[in-house]
Amino acid sequence: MKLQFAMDTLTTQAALELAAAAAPHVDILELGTPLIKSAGLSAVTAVKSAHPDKIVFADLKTMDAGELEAEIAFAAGADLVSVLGSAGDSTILGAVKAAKKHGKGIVVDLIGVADKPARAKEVVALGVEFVEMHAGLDEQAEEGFTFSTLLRDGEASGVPFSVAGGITASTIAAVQQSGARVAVAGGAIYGAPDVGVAAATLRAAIV
Ligand SMILES: O=C([C@H](O)CO)[C@H](O)[C@H](O)COP(=O)(O)O
Repeated sequence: MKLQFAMDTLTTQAALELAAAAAPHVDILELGTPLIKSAGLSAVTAVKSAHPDKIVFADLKTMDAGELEAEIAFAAGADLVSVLGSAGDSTILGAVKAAKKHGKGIVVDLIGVADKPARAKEVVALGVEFVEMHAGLDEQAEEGFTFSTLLRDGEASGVPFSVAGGITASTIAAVQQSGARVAVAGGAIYGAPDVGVAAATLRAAIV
């Protein structure tokens, strides 16, 4: 299972500092949606330039103009781009077209999708790399949120999937046991007193 670090910060400089600390321990460096909205795609270019050996994920959460938005992110240096599963198939197909042109990949984020397993099957048939079983920051704070639902949906989907939604050192083993290809951790790393130690601890929990 790969480890993805979601850098939900707001400046390119902060992202470069987070990436430098965590890079030895993670496989994928994600530029979070707030970062891209705040700093722009130049942040993608900066992170990829600093870490050419890492998979760089631009968490665009594209909802429309799939080919155009994916194109500009790949041109900026991204290796993976996210499109929302609640977007139309034409948006996802457009992003996949851009990905194929660049030899890169699309990840479909199932945040907010009611029947995640069903949509997962649909979008993998459209040519995406994998889907993300995802509970966003606001959903995590809602009463009644249960992390285990993400794992259950991933297992039920029968397609390649990642999991994102408040993953910590105490839950990452269950993510691996669910069959996830990628575990995504944001706050558990960037919110820790020592980013490198936090990333290394999560890595050590992956067997
Ligand atoms: O995608 C995310 C969220 O929508 C904010 O952009 C986070 O990167 C994702 O949830 C992983 O972060 P944590 O939940 O803090 O692990």
